[in-house]
Amino acid sequence: MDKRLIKDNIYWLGAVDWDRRLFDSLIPLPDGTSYNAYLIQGSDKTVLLDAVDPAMADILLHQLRDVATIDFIVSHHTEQDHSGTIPLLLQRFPQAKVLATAKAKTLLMEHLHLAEDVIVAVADGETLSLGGKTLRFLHTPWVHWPETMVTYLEEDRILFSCDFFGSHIAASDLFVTDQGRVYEAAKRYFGEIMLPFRAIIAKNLDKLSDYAVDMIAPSHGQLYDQPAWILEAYRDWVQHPPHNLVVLPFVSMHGSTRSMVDYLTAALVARNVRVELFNLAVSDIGKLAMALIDAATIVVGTPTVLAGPHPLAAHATFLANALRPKARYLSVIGSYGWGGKTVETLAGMIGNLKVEVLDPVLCKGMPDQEAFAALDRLAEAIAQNHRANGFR
Ligand SMILES: Cc1cc2nc3c(=O)[nH]c(=O)nc-3n(C[C@H](O)[C@H](O)[C@H](O)COP(=O)(O)O)c2cc1C
Repeated sequence: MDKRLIKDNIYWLGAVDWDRRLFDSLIPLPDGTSYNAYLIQGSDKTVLLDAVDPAMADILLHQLRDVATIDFIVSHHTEQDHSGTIPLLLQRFPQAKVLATAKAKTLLMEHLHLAEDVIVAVADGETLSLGGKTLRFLHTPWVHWPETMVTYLEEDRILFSCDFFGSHIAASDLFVTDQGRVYEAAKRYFGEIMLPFRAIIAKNLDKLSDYAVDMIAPSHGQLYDQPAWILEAYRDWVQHPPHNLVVLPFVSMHGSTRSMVDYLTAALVARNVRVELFNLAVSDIGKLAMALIDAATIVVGTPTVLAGPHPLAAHATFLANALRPKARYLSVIGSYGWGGKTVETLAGMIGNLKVEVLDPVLCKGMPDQEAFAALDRLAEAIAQNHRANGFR
């Protein structure tokens, strides 16, 4: 795809990665992704905002074939899918200066071995006039690295947000056409990488609310020409209370834990609590991350394996702990053969979670009436807690 005009003298450049199925060697990408860069030509100066993943550098360089000069390359975020092509760009445009936050300057020198004098640190709120186009740099730390910033183009009221509001979608449509699809992809993106930084993202949203934004141009996925809904979605994800939802990641080798999971699910649904099940042997971990954004309660279902939780349950618990979701309650259910330390091991893995641990339900072999009665008690405790907190 060649570069595309967004507005007068403002272009989308970049690469659509239709084939990519995994990000960060962890995160499934069911819809591929894109690496968006933007070219802004003022009457005096020309700026490139971000770049592309180095694997697709050729595409960006081809799109720039007719561009005689780039004065500045703005690096919003040092992660290599946006910055990794900057060394090549500097070979092609040796007079260009890289603009970044002071923290990013250090990171760019460390990650890409850029020379110190090539990078100019910009202050929070600093402006740069390109001639008829004014860029304002706004520091937005922890979206999702410590050095991140965004750029607001004042005359056109466009926010170039880098990973903020991004979504992994490969598409030929430049702008959002299917809001439901992009909501899902943006939520997945938020769950996977932004969720741990909710508090500081809320502050960054407050900061951005001082600016009238007609368009958001992120570094992954489609552009928002009606940005109100994605701003509101972010408010919900970062600030609103959790929903009346139990997220239940589980594993079962021979069906005992599965039968406990099914029983608990039915008991919760009968008490008007929503449940999302994730069989970890087959689940997309990104879907689990999305559900964790809303969950009020997490219940881990695991058999005992080699004296502890099944490794897949340990992996999901480790991830949930790292993502620091809003959940307020947690419990463990599962079957064992003779004994072990499943609950103790999992309890030692959730130090980041501000949860009350509800009585676990473990049973030997297939669940019996006693186990089902304990699961009923757990369902009742969850439903009562959700009601008492007004979770909806
Ligand atoms: C590889 C393997 C290791 C196991 N290790 C333990 C163990 O250390 N302690 C224990 O109590 N049971 C252990 N078990 C037995 C299972 O916990 C038991 O069969 C349980 O009922 C399986 O639940 P499921 O049907 O949900 O898979 C082990 C089973 C397997 C297959």
